[in-house]
Amino acid sequence: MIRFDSVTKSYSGQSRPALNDIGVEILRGEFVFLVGASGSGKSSFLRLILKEEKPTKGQIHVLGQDLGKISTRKVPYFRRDLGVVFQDFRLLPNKSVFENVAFTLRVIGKSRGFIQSAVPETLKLVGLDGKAKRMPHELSGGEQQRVAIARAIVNKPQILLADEPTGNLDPVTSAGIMTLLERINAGGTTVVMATHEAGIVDQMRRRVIELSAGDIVRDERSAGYDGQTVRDVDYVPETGDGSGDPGAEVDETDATGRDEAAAAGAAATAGTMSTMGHAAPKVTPEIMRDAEPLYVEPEATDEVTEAAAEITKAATGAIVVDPEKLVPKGGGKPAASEHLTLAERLGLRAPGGPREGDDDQEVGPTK
Ligand SMILES: Nc1ncnc2c1ncn2[C@@H]1O[C@H](COP(=O)(O)OP(=O)(O)OP(=O)(O)O)[C@@H](O)[C@H]1O
Repeated sequence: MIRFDSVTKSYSGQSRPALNDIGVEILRGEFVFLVGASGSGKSSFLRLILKEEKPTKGQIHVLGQDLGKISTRKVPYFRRDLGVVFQDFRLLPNKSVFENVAFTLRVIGKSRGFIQSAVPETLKLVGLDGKAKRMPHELSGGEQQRVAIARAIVNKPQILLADEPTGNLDPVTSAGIMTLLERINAGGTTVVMATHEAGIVDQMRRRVIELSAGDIVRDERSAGYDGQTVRDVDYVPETGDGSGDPGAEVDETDATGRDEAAAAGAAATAGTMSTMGHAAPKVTPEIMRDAEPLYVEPEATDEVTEAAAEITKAATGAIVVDPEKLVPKGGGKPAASEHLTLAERLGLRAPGGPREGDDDQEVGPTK
């Protein structure tokens, strides 16, 4: 689905490459966290997948296509299968929620009818039903990010790239956004997400690719932020005086998730740094566990209900069988015209056995 073969990316004026001879493959349906210190190459990795940057050396294949062979003219077509979400949402400030989500569809020439049904459907999916007319500034940060996610998935992309999508959000909202991305992934979309959020990575236990100064230094399945050793569920930040008071609670504002700055400040004051040089997990395991699902399961439409009714009817109803086809191989009299149930046709029940409506219904396994 995504393959890097010996990829190096050097920017002009930089003494060392942002990515250094990278080789990696991401399969369809995977959920991959890209972790690593600031400047380790995570965003460069995502931009290369999008063909926003060209590799200095090596080859990249995405969705079976060699990106080096896609002409500039065809890049927009290639990107239709990719959705992107950024830390700073990047919504169009003077367009409504509906228009923000519809925008990409209009650009790629989708019909009015398609847009009128796809946009509300996607807004519902991300839990923003009823907010279509709002302007971005009338929404909370989490809601704005959900608009950005709706925009990224409205065209049902095969791959969703997310560059620190929770970076600007409070812990509770971050956890909610993760339930949404998890659900999108469960629907078959491959998700690649760059993050500094140890709490999220530790709790979700997905594939983790760690970059360090442009090298892949770790590629593990079901891993935590710092490797297989996932933080204890009752992780408590150490205190600055080194006492490591086990009774110390995570700052209340962190637990309620409404004051990201205060939480980050508290962690910094506590002097707690992860091995990658970042503050202690903002999104604690408790917050991840209690995350409100933001994804709304689509309701069965009439179409689905009718299709289901047809299937039920076929399974329980009678099928008229041509009597000619019931002539025994060795000759003999053709059987009289007969109705067989689907169960009989499939050999699950002997023809002529008890049927629906018979007084003496079969309830146990057939002999
Ligand atoms: N357009 C650019 N021009 C020059 N150098 C760049 C450019 N983009 C990135 N770099 C450099 O490439 C290296 C990798 O940057 P990149 O943005 O990929 O890292 P990152 O892991 O995403 O960092 P962060 O976590 O801070 O977002 C850094 O040294 C950065 O300064």
